[in-house]
Amino acid sequence: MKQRSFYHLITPAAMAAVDRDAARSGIDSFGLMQKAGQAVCAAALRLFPEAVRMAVLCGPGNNGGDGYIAAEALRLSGVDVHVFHLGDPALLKGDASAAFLAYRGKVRPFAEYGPCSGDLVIDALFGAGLGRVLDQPVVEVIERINAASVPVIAVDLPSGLDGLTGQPRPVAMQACHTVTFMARKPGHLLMPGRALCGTVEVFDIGIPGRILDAHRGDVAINTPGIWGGSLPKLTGAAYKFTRGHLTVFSGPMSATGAARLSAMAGLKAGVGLVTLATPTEALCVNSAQTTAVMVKEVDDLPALHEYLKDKRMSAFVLGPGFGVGEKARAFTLALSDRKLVLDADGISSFHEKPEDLFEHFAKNAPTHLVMTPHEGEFTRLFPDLANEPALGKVQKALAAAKRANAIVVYKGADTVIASPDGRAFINENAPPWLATAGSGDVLAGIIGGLLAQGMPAFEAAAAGVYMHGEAALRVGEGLTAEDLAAAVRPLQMETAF
Ligand SMILES: NC(=O)C1=CN([C@@H]2O[C@H](COP(=O)(O)OP(=O)(O)OC[C@H]3O[C@@H](n4cnc5c(N)ncnc54)[C@H](OP(=O)(O)O)[C@@H]3O)[C@@H](O)[C@H]2O)[C@@H](O)CC1
Ligand SMILES: Nc1ncnc2c1ncn2[C@@H]1O[C@H](COP(=O)(O)OP(=O)(O)O)[C@@H](O)[C@H]1O
Ligand SMILES: [K+]
Repeated sequence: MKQRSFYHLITPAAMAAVDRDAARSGIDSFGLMQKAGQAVCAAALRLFPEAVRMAVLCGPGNNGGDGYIAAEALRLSGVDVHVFHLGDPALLKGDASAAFLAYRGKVRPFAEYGPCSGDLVIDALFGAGLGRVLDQPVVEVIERINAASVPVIAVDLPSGLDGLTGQPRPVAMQACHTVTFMARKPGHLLMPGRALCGTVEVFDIGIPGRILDAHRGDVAINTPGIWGGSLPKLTGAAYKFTRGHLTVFSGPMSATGAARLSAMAGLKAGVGLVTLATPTEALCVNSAQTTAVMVKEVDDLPALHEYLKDKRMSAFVLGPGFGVGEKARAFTLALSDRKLVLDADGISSFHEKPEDLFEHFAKNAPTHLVMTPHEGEFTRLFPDLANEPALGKVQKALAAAKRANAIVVYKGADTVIASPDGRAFINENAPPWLATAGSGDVLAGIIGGLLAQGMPAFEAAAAGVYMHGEAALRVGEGLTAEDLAAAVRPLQMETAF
């Protein structure tokens, strides 16, 4: 089923196609530019009524065109507007040229702009059409503006920011507010782009939804509206065994806490039973610190095979605190036909020969392996992808997912959830106080809990990341991983749509 377009992100290339198709279908493209420029003017007046002067920096394309429209609207509102143009305005084409001609104030060359106290900068240098790295003179002016800390409203994207990858090329304007049109682009959500945009306002300039839908890709914002229908359903006839059985593998005596965090989070995510599979040496410590979570000794591979004979064991989490090495590799490979969340040490154990992991999981269709690497773990398993500067986080996660035949949850402030089939979500509900030891263990447990309840792997991973963010928001700043695990709750269907 096709999803509703407003969850989808539009890449800069797709936006250019949208623009073209809108013009082909008879929509007045200059009218679109006028609405865009007027929205920028409205934002400036609304957010910075106290600005002493407004400096509008206009580039050589349609982003600059939006700037000229905004400048004229501001001038008519009585604002002290100063327009600075990059390049020769005589070379402007089409709508941008018309917008320039419609501006009745004075313009000055870009090089003459110097930030002054009381300025508001309207950044209309480059938007979706940024096609290469910025020239040095532009880099220098952007650095000067950023250093001066004058407020900046960006038109569509902060100039220098790549709308596809969220990376600066090589620097980008630091905006406090960005006005974009019709839909956000991946670069508005991915770091550091998200931080460079400030608040993002999506303004509807009137392009019909059918044209946007025709060009939307497979990258969307991670929202319940997309996967809410796959969430586990709790009926009155439920019994604990109908709600799945999650197994979390514990590490040795000195490293058991991480697995217990995962186990508790799995239980709180709604799974019927959770067993902590523990080495005998850690049996006492695990037994002493668990109540609803059950404990079972599983020391070695033969013991694991014996344990796996019980087919009611519906999903597994391996990695948190487990220890890196041969045991982790052997256990992981023994689970290749089961639903598995591979996290932390489970991932790092394949550092030297990632192909061993990939080969064992290659045949599963659809995949039931979810890997949850943070930046360091991702780099250990996919060094070539991690170090490829031309790729953004979404492209890296997608390439890794394809290579590993796994759902890849590439964690961070801008966690990306990618599937081997080419779909990807970018998460945006996670607060920064999740950056604390053990919060990743909680995430692995939530995803394991959803897998155990029968959710397909991609949806389970996406819903798990979202529920993790929601739990962190419920706890608030000062959160510890224990608080986080305790705050996990199944997502209610009423809030899912
Ligand atoms: N989508 C829509 O429906 C609507 C879109 N609208 C607006 O249009 C914007 C997109 O406009 P756009 O395509 O003209 O691109 P834009 O960002 O102005 O840059 C292109 C220019 O910059 C140049 N250039 C590129 N990189 C460079 C570099 N590093 N250093 C130097 N130069 C560089 C490039 O030169 P060229 O590569 O051709 O040599 C070209 O001249 C979009 O962001 C939104 O604001 C609205 O009007 C409402 C309707
Ligand atoms: N600045 C941040 N903003 C939002 N979420 C974050 C931030 N930093 C980390 N996170 C999230 O916190 C979790 C940390 O996981 P991880 O790095 O594995 O930590 P640990 O190994 O200590 O459990 C991940 O889900 C990650 O996405
Ligand atoms: K811009």
